[in-house]
Amino acid sequence: MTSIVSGFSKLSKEDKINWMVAHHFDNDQKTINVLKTYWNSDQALQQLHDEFAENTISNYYLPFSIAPNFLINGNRYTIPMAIEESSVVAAASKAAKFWQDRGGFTTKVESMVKVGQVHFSYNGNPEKLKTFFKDVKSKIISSAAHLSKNMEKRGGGIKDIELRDKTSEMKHYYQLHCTFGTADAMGANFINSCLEHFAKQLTILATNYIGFSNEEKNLEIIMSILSNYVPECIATASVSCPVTDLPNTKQLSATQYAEKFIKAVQIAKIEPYRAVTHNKGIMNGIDAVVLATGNDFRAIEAGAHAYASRKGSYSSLTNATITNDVFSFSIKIPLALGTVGGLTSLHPLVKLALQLLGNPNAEKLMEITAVAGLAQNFAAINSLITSGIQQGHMKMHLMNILNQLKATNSEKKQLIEYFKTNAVTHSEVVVQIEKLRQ
Ligand SMILES: CC(C)(COP(=O)([O-])OP(=O)([O-])OC[C@H]1O[C@@H](n2cnc3c(N)ncnc32)[C@H](O)[C@@H]1OP(=O)([O-])[O-])[C@@H](O)C(=O)NCCC(=O)NCCSC(=O)C[C@@](C)(O)CC(=O)[O-]
Ligand SMILES: NC(=O)C1=CN([C@@H]2O[C@H](COP(=O)(O)OP(=O)(O)OC[C@H]3O[C@@H](n4cnc5c(N)ncnc54)[C@H](O)[C@@H]3O)[C@@H](O)[C@H]2O)C=CC1
Repeated sequence: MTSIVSGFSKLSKEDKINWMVAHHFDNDQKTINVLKTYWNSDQALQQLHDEFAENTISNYYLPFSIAPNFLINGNRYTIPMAIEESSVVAAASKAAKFWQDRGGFTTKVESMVKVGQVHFSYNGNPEKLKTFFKDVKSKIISSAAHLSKNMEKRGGGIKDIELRDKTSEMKHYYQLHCTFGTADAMGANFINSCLEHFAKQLTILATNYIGFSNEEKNLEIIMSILSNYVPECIATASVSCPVTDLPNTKQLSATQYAEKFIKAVQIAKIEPYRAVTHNKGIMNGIDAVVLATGNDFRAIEAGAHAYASRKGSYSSLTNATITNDVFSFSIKIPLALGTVGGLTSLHPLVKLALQLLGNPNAEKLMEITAVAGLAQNFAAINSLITSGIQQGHMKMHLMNILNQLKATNSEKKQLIEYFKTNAVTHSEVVVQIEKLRQ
């Protein structure tokens, strides 16, 4: 077992690598070579990446892809996607191509309200706390003016603070439930600064409140933090077309296709086992755009799945209907995204991704990202209800299998040709490559 290392964070990058190689790789120098292969030859750029996080020893590449042909509210977009999974970008591109001839995507941001909470314990008379809060609420808000004045100039700022009594769920537990506008920032740092300030003010004001007993004055701040559950920071995207414009094949008429599609979405609405996979498919598109644009995908993931459970059971984030022979497919998803702050002005590829999208504001980026999720879900369901998922996915995954088998360029060429008309499975690729190598 590796012994405990103290002061590791203070070591140089080289020494961190040497320590790791000595303790985990039997001093194998090949490990160092692998790490160095991924270093950037531009030292300033490498240092920038090293400084994004802590204890950095190399870079971890993800493919940076683009999906063209998105028509969104009448404008054309090429969407940047950072994702490792094969077939996701192809699926998004295919859906974009399909819908561009049918009016494209329509989007809207319903609201952009963010949330943060000061969680505290108060052991005393609830009515006195309510009266105290009424008395001090405006003082708490105005005391943070130095933090919020610039955000207000951008159209955001502190929207409201509510006192919430949570004592039925936990003894003595109350919250300041606070809402914010954060303009083009995701807002974590603005919100957390405001919350920590509110918490300090709450403590001071309580200590000096003459209506409280000594015990009541002594309320305890437990923590102050933004919430990644943002059910009022919502983007919607939709597509629609006459049922007759949907895919029409020998196996499935356009009407049968529409009805089967709706059943597939309905199953995801009522059956959590299916809903999780259905939404995972949506997140294939969402996460790829969120990563490419330097946003916090953990925050988006956590918020989206909480929203999918808001009615008490985990359910689909998309909806499909047929009304008067018109098929409609839509998504409604919380997306607290930023186009300033975080990595957005630091990471050169993030800057490029935002430039590719025409340097959108946060609202526009929310719309584009929702579209990527809807497109992805459309492509997946289209495959699931027709050919099945494996045909297209394995077609794209073929290159990974060939690389695992260390196929030469000539072998790749021959096998890509062969698998244009034959089903791809891992074992069949092995059989065919062995045939070529005999
Ligand atoms: C994979 C496809 C697109 C093939 O679909 P296809 O019809 O065989 O493709 P095609 O070769 O006829 O090309 C049609 C268009 O697809 C795109 N396309 C096609 N190939 C490429 C490529 N190599 N690179 C870039 N784009 C590509 C591209 O837009 C192309 O147009 P073109 O560029 O030729 O004018 C289709 O089968 C598909 O959409 N499948 C769904 C794939 C999918 O959802 N993958 C996600 C991984 S599986 C998963 O994680 C989630 C899931 C599925 O479980 C979720 C759920 O259950 O709901
Ligand atoms: N629970 C969570 O989700 C947490 C996330 N984070 C991280 O915080 C980062 C995002 O925080 P932010 O506060 O968004 O970033 P940030 O603090 O880097 O930048 C946002 C700041 O940019 C300034 N700004 C300039 N122009 C603006 C405009 N047009 N609109 C809005 N603000 C403008 C404002 O001062 C604003 O506070 C992400 O890296 C995220 O991973 C940090 C803590 C917790």
